Amino acid sequence: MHPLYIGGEWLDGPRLRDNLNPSDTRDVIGRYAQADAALAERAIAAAAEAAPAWGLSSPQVRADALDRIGSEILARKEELGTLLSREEGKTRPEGIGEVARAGAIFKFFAQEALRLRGEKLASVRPGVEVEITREPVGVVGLITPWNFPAAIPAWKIAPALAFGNTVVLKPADLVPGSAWALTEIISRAGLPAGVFNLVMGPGSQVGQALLDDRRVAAISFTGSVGTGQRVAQAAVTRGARFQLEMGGKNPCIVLDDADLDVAVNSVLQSAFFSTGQRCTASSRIIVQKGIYPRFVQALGEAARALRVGDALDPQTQIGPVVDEAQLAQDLRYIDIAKAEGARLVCGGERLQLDKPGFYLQPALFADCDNGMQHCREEIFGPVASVLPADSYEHALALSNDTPFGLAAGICTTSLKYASHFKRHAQAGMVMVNVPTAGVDYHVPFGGRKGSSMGPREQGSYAAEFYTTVKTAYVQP
Ligand SMILES: NC(=O)C1=CN([C@@H]2O[C@H](COP(=O)(O)OP(=O)(O)OC[C@H]3O[C@@H](n4cnc5c(N)ncnc54)[C@H](OP(=O)(O)O)[C@@H]3O)[C@@H](O)[C@H]2O)C=CC1
Ligand SMILES: O=C(O)CCC(=O)C(=O)O
Repeated sequence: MHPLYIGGEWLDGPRLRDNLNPSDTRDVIGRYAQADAALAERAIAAAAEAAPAWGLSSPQVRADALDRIGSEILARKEELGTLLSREEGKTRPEGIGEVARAGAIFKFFAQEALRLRGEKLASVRPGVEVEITREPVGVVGLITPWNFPAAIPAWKIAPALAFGNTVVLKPADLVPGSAWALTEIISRAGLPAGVFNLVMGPGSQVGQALLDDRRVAAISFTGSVGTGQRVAQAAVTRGARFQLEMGGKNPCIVLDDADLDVAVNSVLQSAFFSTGQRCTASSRIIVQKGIYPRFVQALGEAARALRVGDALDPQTQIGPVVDEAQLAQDLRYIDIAKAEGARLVCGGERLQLDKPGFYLQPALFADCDNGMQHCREEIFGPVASVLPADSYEHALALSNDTPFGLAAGICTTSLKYASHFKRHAQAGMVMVNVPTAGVDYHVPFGGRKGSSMGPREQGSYAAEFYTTVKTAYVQP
């Protein structure tokens, strides 16, 4: 049994949830307590009580705690990576890589706790000094999705604690295991009771309680556009700050002058690895006419050869889809693409392997049009669409013609086009000759348009969200 963690105590909830392995649904990873709104409120109360003292704690205390957490995560990355792959379905190397990233994030923010800067300026009034400092925001509510069960909680928890905030974490109901394991490590790191709280359970109750409670000063959310809009509305209504990371429909342009191998590998990785379940996945592959036939053929061959299977099998390159509902969504969009007249190059069928799981052969469509529904909406699965472009200018226009703006890639050997694209891509992150998915942990992460709202996550820019600025005027 895996209880909730509230006010420094492990508590049962009114219900339990079985955490199932999407590679083999007969495998129950564990039973996890689910909170209700009352327990979420108890966690918020504990975080509110702990906030004043934690906000005034020495940065050294916070740095030491975060460093200890990071070290233990890194030391246990194989075990925790296996757990992550078992509950989410990404392959074991991907799971271990994600856990290592979570550990590195804690260690990075341990140092950031010591680097928080202020400013001192001369006042326009003689004899007065002006000092600008950053203070913690207070209680922060963190609501996380299922696709990065360790890294996304880590990149919200670590800066929140580093800068002196207290935390209530609500992880996705589908994948409580990694968040619980992180919590167990955090519970032994020497934080005062109430500084960190874990409330597992359904978003409609537990997440909603975080949105509605005036004691929660800030909400950081990653997930779907619909829930993100709900978070924003609730936060605006009661004056809380918020930060949203939502979907993407990320383009990757392949120009005639691209290195074919680089382009195929980049697109293969960002479209299909982690089963395409990344908001940074490339799903619109915009290819110039001269290279189009060669590129589609080479990408089709590579996609066809991908080995789909159990996430823990060392031969597997693409693990299962996370659950039945997401698989149904993927298959629905595959049917939509076919009905819209896109040409199916390969894949797209559910696979029945030797165990009950949610297996899907990655689907590649060609000859797509940017107006097609499956090219405009986020699918969040291993489905990629190739669109032809007449020129670089045409490709750029297609790439920007989307309601989203998270990541945008280009494969080219031309410095001129690469430089132009860096400046003119309407996205928060631009990648040249590297996959759109798979980002560094120490630099800002986030997008534009419908993908993101609020200050950036990660790197030193995280301080914008997790601190509030104070300007002091002093006449000594
Ligand atoms: N950009 C990204 O990284 C991600 C995007 N998505 C997109 O979202 C789609 C659906 O995924 P899904 O997991 O359902 O995404 P959701 O937006 O529903 O879930 C994200 C988080 O929000 C919580 N939540 C749900 N309802 C509320 C609410 N009323 N108040 C507060 N919190 C709430 C969820 O809880 P719970 O699930 O526990 O009920 C979860 O912890 C995917 O197909 C994909 O398109 C999904 C994951 C990540
Ligand atoms: O691509 C990455 O490394 C991060 C992706 C991500 O954060 C997401 O899918 O939510």
